[in-house]
Amino acid sequence: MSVEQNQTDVRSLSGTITVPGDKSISHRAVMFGSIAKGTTTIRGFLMGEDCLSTIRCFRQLGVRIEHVGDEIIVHGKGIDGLKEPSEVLDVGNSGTTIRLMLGILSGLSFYQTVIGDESIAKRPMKRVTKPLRSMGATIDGRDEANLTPLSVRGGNLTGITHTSPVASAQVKSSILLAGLQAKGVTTVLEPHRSRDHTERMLQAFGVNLLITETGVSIEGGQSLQGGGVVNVPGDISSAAFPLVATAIVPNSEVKIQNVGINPTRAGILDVLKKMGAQLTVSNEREQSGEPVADLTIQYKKLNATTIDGELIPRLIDEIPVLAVLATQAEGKTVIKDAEELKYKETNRIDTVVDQLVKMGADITSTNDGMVINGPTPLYAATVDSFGDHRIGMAFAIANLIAEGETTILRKEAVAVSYPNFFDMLKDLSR
Ligand SMILES: O=C(O)C1=C[C@@H](OP(=O)(O)O)[C@@H](O)[C@H](O)C1
Ligand SMILES: C=C(OP(=O)(O)O)C(=O)O
Repeated sequence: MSVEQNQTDVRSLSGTITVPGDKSISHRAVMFGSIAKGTTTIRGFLMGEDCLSTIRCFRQLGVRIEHVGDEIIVHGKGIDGLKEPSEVLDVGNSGTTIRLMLGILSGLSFYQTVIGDESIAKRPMKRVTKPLRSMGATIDGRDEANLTPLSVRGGNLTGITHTSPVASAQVKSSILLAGLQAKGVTTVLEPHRSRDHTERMLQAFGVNLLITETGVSIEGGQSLQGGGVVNVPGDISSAAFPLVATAIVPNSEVKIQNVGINPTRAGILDVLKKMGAQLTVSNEREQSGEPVADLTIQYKKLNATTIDGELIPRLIDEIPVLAVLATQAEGKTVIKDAEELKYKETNRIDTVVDQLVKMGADITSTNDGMVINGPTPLYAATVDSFGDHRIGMAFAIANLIAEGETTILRKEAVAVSYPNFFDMLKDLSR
């Protein structure tokens, strides 16, 4: 167990930085490169633990994946080129790896067992295993194939229309990847649009999709054409931490270059603007089919807001640090329609509320979110990430404005998505 002392001497933050590569796009680049025919080069890949788990699993499935200088080179031989692994596939802490990989494995006739860490063992998998079973895959596991370890024997899939009760890109992507290998057409419908990196990247690999307001359809039997380069933009979910830090530490100004601003991910920018933040989006461009820009933010007193409905899937992973932001905004911030937070690496409603209360925040949990009254001063406490990277980072940001010496337990969890997070904070601190 390790600790992080409060940076009590931080008076302001300033500088120009980049953040690590987008986690969602990095996972997909390895997976889609692995099932494509040809060599795919990935630049800006996130060397975080989750994405390294994806590389490890696809190597076990027989794909040659090299790490040369700053690039990841994936030598795909097509989906039929995947081989039965001799060992259990271990996804570590990564929900994206297990759910998307299950979609791929469901079309393959060999036998596999999939496990993850303690957190993965508690996260619901039925949201993908149920539709994948209905397509014809044989999947078993605890609680009717809801919990790991899961055993899979795939093959002979038939297309389905699946209406997902939640807006989840992991569910959508998993079913589309099975649909790629199924007879006929597979359609996924969702209540709000979830992040669309799968659709964008599948199209870049030459797959035809039908995308409508409410969902996506894929015709089975198509193959992916590799041979290209994927330039991964900076992760807006990682940029969220320096963005919020700058917004709440007086006299700060920070520029973050090369951040992905895909509208299905950029809800935090809308919220910051709504709260009155001094935020500039510049140098907008496109990179490997994804919109990218530079973000500049300055400290400014902010107003409370409501975060709900279609905004939620567009900023779901940013809610822990947005809760920290809300403690410093004038008025009552309401976060609702966010029950999905309960099914992440931890129950992020409980972990955020319990730890922020310890630091003196006026915050209460609700069934599908939280209510925060601000502004309130924060005080040092011993807080726990519970092994959840986003919680560890959110509390490191809270520490910047807290009085006294704070300790963050299990801070090393940040390596899941932002390996040099604490160096970044140190570099920006004045
Ligand atoms: O598809 C993805 O890359 C992700 C989708 C989201 O999860 P859900 O699909 O469960 O909403 C998000 O929370 C996760 O960090 C990454
Ligand atoms: C929920 C997250 O990731 P995953 O579902 O891939 O574990 C996250 O990164 O916040």
